Amino acid sequence: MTIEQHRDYDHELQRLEETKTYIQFVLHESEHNEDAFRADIKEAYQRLNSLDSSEGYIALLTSAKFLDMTQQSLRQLQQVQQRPYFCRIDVRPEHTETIQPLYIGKASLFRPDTQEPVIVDWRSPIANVYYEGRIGEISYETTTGTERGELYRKRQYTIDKGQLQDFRDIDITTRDELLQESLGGSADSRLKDIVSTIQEEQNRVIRAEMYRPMIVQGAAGSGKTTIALHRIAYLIYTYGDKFNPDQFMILAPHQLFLKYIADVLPELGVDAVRQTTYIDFVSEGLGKKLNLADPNERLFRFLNGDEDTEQLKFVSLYKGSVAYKQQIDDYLEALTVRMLPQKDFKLGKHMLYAVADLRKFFREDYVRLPIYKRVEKIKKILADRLKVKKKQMLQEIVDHYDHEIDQAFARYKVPEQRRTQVVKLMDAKENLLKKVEALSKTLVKEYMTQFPKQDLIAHYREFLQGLPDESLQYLQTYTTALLDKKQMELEDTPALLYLQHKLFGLKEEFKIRNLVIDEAQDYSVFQLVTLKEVLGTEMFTILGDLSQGIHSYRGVQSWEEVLREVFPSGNCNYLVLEQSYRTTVEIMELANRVIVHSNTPGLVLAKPVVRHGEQPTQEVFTEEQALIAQVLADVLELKGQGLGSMAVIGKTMAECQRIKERFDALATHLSIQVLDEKEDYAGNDVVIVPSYVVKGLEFDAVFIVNLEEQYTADDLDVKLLYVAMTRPLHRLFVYSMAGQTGLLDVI
Ligand SMILES: Nc1ncnc2c1ncn2[C@@H]1O[C@H](COP(=O)(O)OP(=O)(O)OP(=O)(O)O)[C@@H](O)[C@H]1O
Repeated sequence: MTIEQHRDYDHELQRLEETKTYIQFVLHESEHNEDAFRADIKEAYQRLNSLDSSEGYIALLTSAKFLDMTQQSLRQLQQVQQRPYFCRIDVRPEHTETIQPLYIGKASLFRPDTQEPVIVDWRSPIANVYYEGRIGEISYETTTGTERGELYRKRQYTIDKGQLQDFRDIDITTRDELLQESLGGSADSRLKDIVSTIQEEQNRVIRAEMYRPMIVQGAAGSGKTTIALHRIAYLIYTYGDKFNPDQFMILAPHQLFLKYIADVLPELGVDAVRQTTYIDFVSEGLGKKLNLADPNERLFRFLNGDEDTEQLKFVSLYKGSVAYKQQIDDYLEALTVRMLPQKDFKLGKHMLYAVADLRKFFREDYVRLPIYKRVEKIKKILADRLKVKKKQMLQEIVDHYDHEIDQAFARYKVPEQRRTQVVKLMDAKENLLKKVEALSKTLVKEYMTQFPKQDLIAHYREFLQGLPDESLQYLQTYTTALLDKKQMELEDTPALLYLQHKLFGLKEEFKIRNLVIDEAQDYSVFQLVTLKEVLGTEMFTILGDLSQGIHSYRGVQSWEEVLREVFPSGNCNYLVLEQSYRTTVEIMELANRVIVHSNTPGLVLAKPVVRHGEQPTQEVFTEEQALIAQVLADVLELKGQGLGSMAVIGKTMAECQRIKERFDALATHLSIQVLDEKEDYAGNDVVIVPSYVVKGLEFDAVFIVNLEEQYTADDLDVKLLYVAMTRPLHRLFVYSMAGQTGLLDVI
């Protein structure tokens, strides 16, 4: 049966046309005069009365949010003109007789005259039914409690450029064609939104309670990045009255990744969310550009198996540990004791503040402030007290001497005697007043000399110097040597940010309330604890995959550790996503054969959605030029088949440069770019990327090329290879020079 023969075809076609007309009408009206539009909208809507009116209560169910016809929602409406909605649910709320069809899309649109929703936002409470509800009885949460009802139909639409292409009714037994269609498509150089095909387990993450922290262990391609962005859009929509978008922040691994995800939130109608990298965040907090030793250099040393590998791994791991934090806490405690006021604050013999009171300020009243802010506070308290006391004392001196002078006038009858006496008294008064003035000028300053000030790095050095443990000798000399070169490494940043927070307060006052961390497997426990401390919030969504933990020497060792150390209150949600959407069954199976060789704790293998493709190609060459020529031939053939983005993944940057040279030698017309993590992906025909930069990204086809290097059975290599193998959507080629097959031989 063609779609035109469906008995609802005419109705659906008409509904789409009406919706489009209606959107155009609203946009047209708003263009003329935005202010007037808001006032006139009601009347204007009444003129266009072609849609069925229906009960107002539905409007309440779909959320009161759509009443807010803001500029932003108009912009969103503009964006959805070509595809106003992607599904429809037919629901009958409990205790009513009417079955109401609700059309769900990426915007909100309603008719103020009837309160009838024309498009229901995908984030509204009732839209949850589309993602979770089975045909039959349903319930869903609204701000006012649980609503119940019955779901009669879920219908999906394929609408392209405003034209109705297809629609189909779905339930649990129907294969999700829309998902298959979406996954079969081509990878852009950026991430796309997935509102129409969000899966049940993903929906649970997106809509999970905001106030509880959440950790998501998600397999490669399970949609972590996509979900992270959709969750932000959902939270901003749902809690828009409590939080502003600029109180949300997403931390991504590097600039290349940020550019890759940049468009998703604006396309979901969300602006102003802070999207940044961890390093940039730290650098703002410390108020300076960080001179970081290249974190990848560390990785190369491990890959090369340099002789100090074990010591360096220990340093990295230790600097991210709770033990290191504890040592910093001990240092801060000792510093606090050293900084405690040592003496009374006196003006001459007069007590202005007893040392015990000042210590109480330091230890109790202002204990929440950073140490140096406490010092500043004490300075202010002293200055204030001095000001009041000085005034009082000066007055007392004046009163005292004036009284004495009056008496002298009365007592001495001989003018000469009287004059001498009065002059003496006046001089004494003057001198005393001057003395008090002079004393008080420097009094606070002198008192404050007992609080020596050092900058952040000096404190960190002092801390390192004081490390008691013999076993930390290497860490101490290694780090001090870096500091001598005015450098630090990524692993030092939690300590430095934590110290900055506890000693001085951050340079920028972040108003972030809600934090989303992607690729969180690369964060250490100390990093996460520090983020929690400095932002003063637990509203964290932490997404990562331990199987892709290529920085596991410094990152999370297990999620249990994070649960225990970062969220000890025990209220953190923990969810696992096993289903993987990116790649084909054939590619995922090969990748899974690799990752089982890793030491990942509690490894959960990714389960690909049922989408078949060609078997990955594995080939060994004896000539480098022949290998590259084969890649080139494949690229051209794949392009001919309509595949878009393609990546050649080399193990290291040096390998990538070598691959590029081989390509150049072939004088191809293709545009080829070597990408590092600072680069912008300029949509070249082929990009060459090192394996440690490629995590998070995806391409239609991937060539893993081993010219001079190979992936061994070492844990780090296994993970790098796994990350590389899980990047393609459709095709995977593994081309190695003879002798460089390594781990590939055993899978
Ligand atoms: N429900 C869905 N509908 C359609 N596409 C989806 C869905 N979920 C995920 N995808 C697609 O799967 C791919 C992988 O998603 P994403 O990059 O967010 O996964 P990830 O878990 O962050 O992956 P990785 O850890 O491997 O980098 C993307 O192309 C995304 O659009």
